[in-house]
Amino acid sequence: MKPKKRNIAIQDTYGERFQNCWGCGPKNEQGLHLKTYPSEDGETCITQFEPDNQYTGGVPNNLFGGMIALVFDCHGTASAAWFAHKNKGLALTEETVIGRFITARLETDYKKPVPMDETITIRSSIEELSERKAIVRMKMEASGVVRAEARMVAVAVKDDM
Ligand SMILES: CCCCCCCCCCCCCC(=O)SCCNC(=O)CCNC(=O)[C@H](O)C(C)(C)COP(=O)(O)OP(=O)(O)OC[C@H]1O[C@@H](n2cnc3c(N)ncnc32)[C@H](O)[C@@H]1OP(=O)(O)O
Repeated sequence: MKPKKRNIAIQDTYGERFQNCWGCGPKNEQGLHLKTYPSEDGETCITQFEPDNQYTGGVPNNLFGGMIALVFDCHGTASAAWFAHKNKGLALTEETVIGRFITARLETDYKKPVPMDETITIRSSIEELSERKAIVRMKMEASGVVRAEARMVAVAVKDDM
């Protein structure tokens, strides 16, 4: 995977003990290092990447479906953390750990094949937010065409987890 890097990603602010996710943990040497960034107005979050050839699905040059869900998984939980902090007027730093979210439910609609030879973009927005629960909507696009959509229920981890 070749994630497109910008400034500081949301995953970079998780704090060391939460940075080991295989999909997006900066400290996982074998991991994919997916990166999620808030938009300038903070209303959406974005991740972009180019898949390596090994992640092909059954149809040549189409991204494997599990990989599509994986990207939604990591992008959605990072987005949930961002939206929860923004809602409280907090910047996301290692010190403001009011919410580190994990996936409780992930619904994915596979609408069109996802090509592997171009940049893939996922944008997220918040549908519903309460103290511990965030419902995040996501769209995956390539060449301006929506290829997949997802709805995630993310839950903030408790201190004792
Ligand atoms: C050790 C922690 C590490 C954390 C690292 C984070 C950063 C890393 C990021 C990288 C991550 C990458 C991504 C990954 O790899 S995430 C890894 C994959 N996910 C998991 O392993 C999660 C396993 N599940 C659990 O641990 C628990 O079930 C959780 C914590 C999710 C909820 O159990 P908990 O007992 O705490 O919660 P609650 O019962 O009080 O419910 C709270 C609210 O949530 C609602 N709800 C619950 N389940 C569902 C459901 N299935 N559908 C719809 N809604 C659901 C529920 O109705 C309620 O809503 P409301 O009634 O209040 O409206």
